Amino acid sequence: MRDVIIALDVPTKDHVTTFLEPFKGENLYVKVGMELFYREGLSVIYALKEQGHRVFLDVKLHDIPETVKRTMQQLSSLEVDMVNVHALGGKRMMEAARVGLTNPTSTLLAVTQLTSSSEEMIRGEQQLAISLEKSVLSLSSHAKESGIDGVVCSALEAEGIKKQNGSSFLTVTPGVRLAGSDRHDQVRVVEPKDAIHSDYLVVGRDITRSEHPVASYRTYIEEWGKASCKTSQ
Ligand SMILES: O=C(O)c1cc(=O)[nH]c(=O)n1[C@@H]1O[C@H](COP(=O)(O)O)[C@@H](O)[C@H]1O
Repeated sequence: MRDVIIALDVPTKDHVTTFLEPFKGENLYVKVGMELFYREGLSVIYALKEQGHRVFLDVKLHDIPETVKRTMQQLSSLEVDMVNVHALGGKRMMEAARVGLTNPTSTLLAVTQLTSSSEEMIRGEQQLAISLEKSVLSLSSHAKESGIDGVVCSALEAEGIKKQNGSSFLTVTPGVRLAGSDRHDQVRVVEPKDAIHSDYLVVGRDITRSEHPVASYRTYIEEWGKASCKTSQ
């Protein structure tokens, strides 16, 4: 645990090859999202695994329970290291995902409230009467009760989630930025040095669009190291 996962949010396998070139010889943890997976399909997963990388397949399933179960059965054969669903699909859907994912080495995560969502958005558009934080905590406990291994959340919520669900319940946190970096469309943003209760950081554009991706990746690891120093104080 405690890995920086690089979100390979690029359109094609060729872009992946070019991006990974300067990382040659390193075994990374990478995330393949919908943009790349819908274009390249299974071959990109096989290629990355063959190169020795760990793969988080980020397809955020959100459908009726039976469809999610059957899709997870298909994904089980891929032997990805992580895969996810939307917790907003409900407990029955998450339980179905758990049943469908038969590969014991794949970690199953549930996305709580997207890190691009704000308090105003969930109250105004989702019409929730509770706070964003309470919603994230409630979705996390539903995920735990459904047999899910952990959640995708903002690092802002990770401490509360750990308190509620135990330290082994994983917190995988996107919406991370170095001080001064562009936040783009992210709202609930945390610097790596403050991501004390995250098990994994998910970082995309700050690394993939950097002029020096390897240096940026290393800076993230170094800065996040300061967070572990805070826990041991
Ligand atoms: O499930 C995810 O990975 C995810 C959930 C979430 O709430 N927020 C979020 O940003 N992500 C993903 O994490 C990555 C963040 O990318 P950057 O904002 O470029 O660092 C993207 O690939 C998103 O799809």
